[in-house]
Amino acid sequence: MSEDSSVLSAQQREGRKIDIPFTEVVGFVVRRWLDHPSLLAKTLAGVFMATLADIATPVLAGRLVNDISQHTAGPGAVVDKALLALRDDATLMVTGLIVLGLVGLFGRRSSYIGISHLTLAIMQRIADTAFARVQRFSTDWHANTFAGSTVRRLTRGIWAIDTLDDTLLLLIVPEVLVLLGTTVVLAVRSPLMGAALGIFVVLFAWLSIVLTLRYVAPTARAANAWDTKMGAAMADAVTCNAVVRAFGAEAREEKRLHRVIRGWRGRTLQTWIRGTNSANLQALASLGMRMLMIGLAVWLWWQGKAGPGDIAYVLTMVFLIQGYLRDLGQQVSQVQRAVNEMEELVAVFQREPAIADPVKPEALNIKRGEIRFEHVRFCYPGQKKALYENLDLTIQAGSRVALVGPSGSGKTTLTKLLQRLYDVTDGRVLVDGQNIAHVRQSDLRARIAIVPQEPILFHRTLAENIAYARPSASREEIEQAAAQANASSFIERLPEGYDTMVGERGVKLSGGERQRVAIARAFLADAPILVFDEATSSLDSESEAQVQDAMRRLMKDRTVIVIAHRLSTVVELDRLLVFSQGELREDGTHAELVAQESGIYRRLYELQSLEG
Ligand SMILES: Nc1ncnc2c1ncn2[C@@H]1O[C@H](COP(=O)(O)OP(=O)(O)OP(=O)(O)O)[C@@H](O)[C@H]1O
Repeated sequence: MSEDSSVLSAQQREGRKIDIPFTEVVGFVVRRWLDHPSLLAKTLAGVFMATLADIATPVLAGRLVNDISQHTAGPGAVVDKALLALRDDATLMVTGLIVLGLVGLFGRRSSYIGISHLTLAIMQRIADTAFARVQRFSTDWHANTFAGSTVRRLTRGIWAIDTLDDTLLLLIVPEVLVLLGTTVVLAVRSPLMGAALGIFVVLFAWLSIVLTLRYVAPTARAANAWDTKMGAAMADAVTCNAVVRAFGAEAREEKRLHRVIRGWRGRTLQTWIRGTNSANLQALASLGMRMLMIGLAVWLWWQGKAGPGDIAYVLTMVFLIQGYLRDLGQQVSQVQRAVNEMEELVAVFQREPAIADPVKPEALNIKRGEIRFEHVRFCYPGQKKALYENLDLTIQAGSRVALVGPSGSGKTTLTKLLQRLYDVTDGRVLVDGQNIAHVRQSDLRARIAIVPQEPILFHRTLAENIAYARPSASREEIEQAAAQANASSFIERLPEGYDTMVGERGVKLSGGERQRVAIARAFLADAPILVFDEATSSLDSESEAQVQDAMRRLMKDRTVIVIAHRLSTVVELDRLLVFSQGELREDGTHAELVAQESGIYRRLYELQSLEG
């Protein structure tokens, strides 16, 4: 399944139901168990030990009752050999019951310790891998998926593993073993009762599974989809809180969220009611089993085929089994709920990144920074019409080039192809003669520094944000980069200087300050290729002068691509490439292009001069 196979709106994606078969999710978990064989063995050994103790308990209890009921001599009676043997046997049974109790305790402890290690090891590995996979999903996937819902899906799925492990290994495995073991033991004593119990247990398991998968699971799945929706809606509104407040739209957002919460409540209530109905039906069935088994035992006693010991055994066993069956019913529902909660996490593991690294990546060798687009055709996923058809373009190493053109003409896309955020549909992109599809993406991107239109900063310190391009940079190097980016003056004015936390996405800084931090990052990256994405479009003249001054310094001795709407900022560059609807229409210096009478560039330039 390719993540880009269909481009849906964010709402469609968030609202859609993921339908991964139950067995696939359980298979996913079992494979994770097998990754840790010794922890799994330790857990199961404990489970078997405790279960065997449970199965043997009614046998010993039955024999004890038998001994006691045969010991008919009152006080002062002659203690003969037979009585002594009965007393010895009773003492043995009592000792056996104590030992079984201790074995059960030890087995349970060992299984709990084993499963704690096993589950946490699996949760840790899954959390690591899921995060790594999500980070590598395409730009489109991230654009189409709410961050809040992604976090919700992953955390919900990871916690569901805990429930699933506990329920399957600690509860269902012993329950099935006890049911099987007891049926066998009973069949040995009374084939009729053994057969009745065996048939009943199979029917009960079938009923539980059918009720769970056919009756409860569909509504639980829908409830989960609404739960994801709720997380997404909350995260969206909280992230855009500044916009909400600016428009005084708090009530509107609350109403919007209220609708989602109402939808979630309806689906969740339906799931809970169905869960209760299912549990009641199972309880009714197990009550029927109890009546049947006790009735059968009494009937056998009437026939003289069962003594008090047999009746005691059957009663102990029936109460034990009824408890197990009631639990089994609940546990099957619990497994189903956990499986539903894991479906979206498993989907993350099934989705392949749209852009994969080559199996054997070449070593990247970018020195000069010459960029070449050869016969490039590119079509956005889900779009019918290609943006570029047979695009041929060479940007000389060390040259400073501007991409110009109306909105939507394909300027930004060109830089995305250069970073390999998308693969070209046809043709190839070369840097210093090397096909960028043959190298590791992270290597390629480390050699291209980007100063985006709206730099996004982490909610970390300024020093950490600047050093993001080179985490090994010393404080001196960070300060030097900030100075070159004209950022040191504003940073030093802050009370905590370089140790100031910048707020989520950098909200505590102004646009110009954020841009200078981004430029400082690019200085530290020291990459041979530099991309400016309309870096000065939203700044006041003082900030713009500072940013431009820093930009000029940064451009020295690098291959530079500037995406610009404000043409005044690019007149002095070596070459202007003018795009229109994905086509490279004009190519030359500012002087050459303004000289073209009916040229696109000249028209744009004149329009902007008039505005100026
Ligand atoms: N992820 C996407 N999926 C589908 N189409 C897209 C995607 N991103 C961009 N486009 C389309 O591709 C075309 C080129 O977009 P691009 O962002 O390259 O234009 P641009 O010249 O940089 O525009 P602007 O100056 O407004 O930023 C536009 O028609 C845009 O709608």
